[in-house]
Amino acid sequence: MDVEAPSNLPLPDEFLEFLNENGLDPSIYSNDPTPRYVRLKPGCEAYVEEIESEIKCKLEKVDWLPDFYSLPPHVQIANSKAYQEGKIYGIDAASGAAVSALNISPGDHVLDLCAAPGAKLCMIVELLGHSGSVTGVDVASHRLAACRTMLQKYGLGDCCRLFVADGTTFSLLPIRVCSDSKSCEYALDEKVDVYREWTSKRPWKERKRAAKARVSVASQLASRTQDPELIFYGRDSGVVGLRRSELYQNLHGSDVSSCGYDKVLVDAECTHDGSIRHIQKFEQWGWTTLQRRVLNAERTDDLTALQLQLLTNGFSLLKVGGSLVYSTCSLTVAQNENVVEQFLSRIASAELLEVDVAEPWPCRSGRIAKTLRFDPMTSRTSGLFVAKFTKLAI
Ligand SMILES: C[S@@+](CC[C@H](N)C(=O)[O-])C[C@H]1O[C@@H](n2cnc3c(N)ncnc32)[C@H](O)[C@@H]1O
Repeated sequence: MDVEAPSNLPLPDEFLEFLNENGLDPSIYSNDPTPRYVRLKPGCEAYVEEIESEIKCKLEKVDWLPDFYSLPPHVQIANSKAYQEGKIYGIDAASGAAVSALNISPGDHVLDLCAAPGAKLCMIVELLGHSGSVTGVDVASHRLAACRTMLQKYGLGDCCRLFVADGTTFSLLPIRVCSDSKSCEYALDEKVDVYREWTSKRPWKERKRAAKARVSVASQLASRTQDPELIFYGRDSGVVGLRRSELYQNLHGSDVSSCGYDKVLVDAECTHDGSIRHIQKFEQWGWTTLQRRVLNAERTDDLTALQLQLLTNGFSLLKVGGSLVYSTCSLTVAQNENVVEQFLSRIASAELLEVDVAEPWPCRSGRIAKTLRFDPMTSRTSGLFVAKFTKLAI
């Protein structure tokens, strides 16, 4: 068993100051560290005992969240065979709850707008089974590359496509039939290559041909700068066989209501103050770095504007009757309830929904009814805020 030194560090002053400014009680970060959580790949239940004997500790089933197990906080799984073979992966139970709140059903087309490094995206794929699709978007290419590695490692990528793009402007709809809608028809460009099965290593000749095609497409699409960069697509993602012009379609507002995504997750960039493990990483980089890079008030103002934009854009791509979950691993009101309030005041078609599966969850209500807050003391998980919306036909 790999053991990480237990961290009993006192909270740094910079963090305490941030909590104070945001009206957060430091005692929610109890001295007793929260457990580590793993999700067991569905179908691997028979391996639990084998995994326990390998990591030399018991996997405690989380009774309120299917397929989740808790471990003592100091146990590391990264070197275990079970992890390397993709039978388990680390994901906090609160994060799992945010995905569960989406009520993913087989066949859904799901958009994950801040997808990297991808633990929630992997869970979404597993819940879909072998139908539907997942479109993962993240602005950070290195983080999204890590997500691609994870999908490949767990053999989960078949129905996924990943785009490096700004989630505040991303506007590609899921690939699916819109045969009855005239606006979904488009001219095929015979000069442009179709997407073949994705591979990380393409023969030189093919890469050269693709680069040439890209240049010619780039000149055709000169007016559309900064198309999302497709960095991965699975064989059942709908991309194979498409031409570039077919993939890069932005549909008009009225089409979104019927052709949009069934489910959208906006797990927005935030100050991560709900995760004490994340905060304590700054011990090695210095607490002033934490203050400068994460907690400073100016950055928080920018963040709340970004969060509102991500939520608004994610919602614009949701079909009528679909569900969107907004989550952050911050516990500040500014990044959660205030964002929700502003969003609801601007978007008449948005309705806040009760998270129906949340009844047994060990969390509290947020400051707005129907929103939820996980915190280390109440939930024994990392801190997380969750709000769920649907789109009304108006
Ligand atoms: C809380 S993390 C997401 C964690 C992820 N959902 C998971 O489960 O692993 C927030 C992510 O938002 C991304 N991000 C920040 N600004 C963005 C933007 N404008 N558009 C899309 N992604 C953005 C960051 O790169 C980061 O990966």
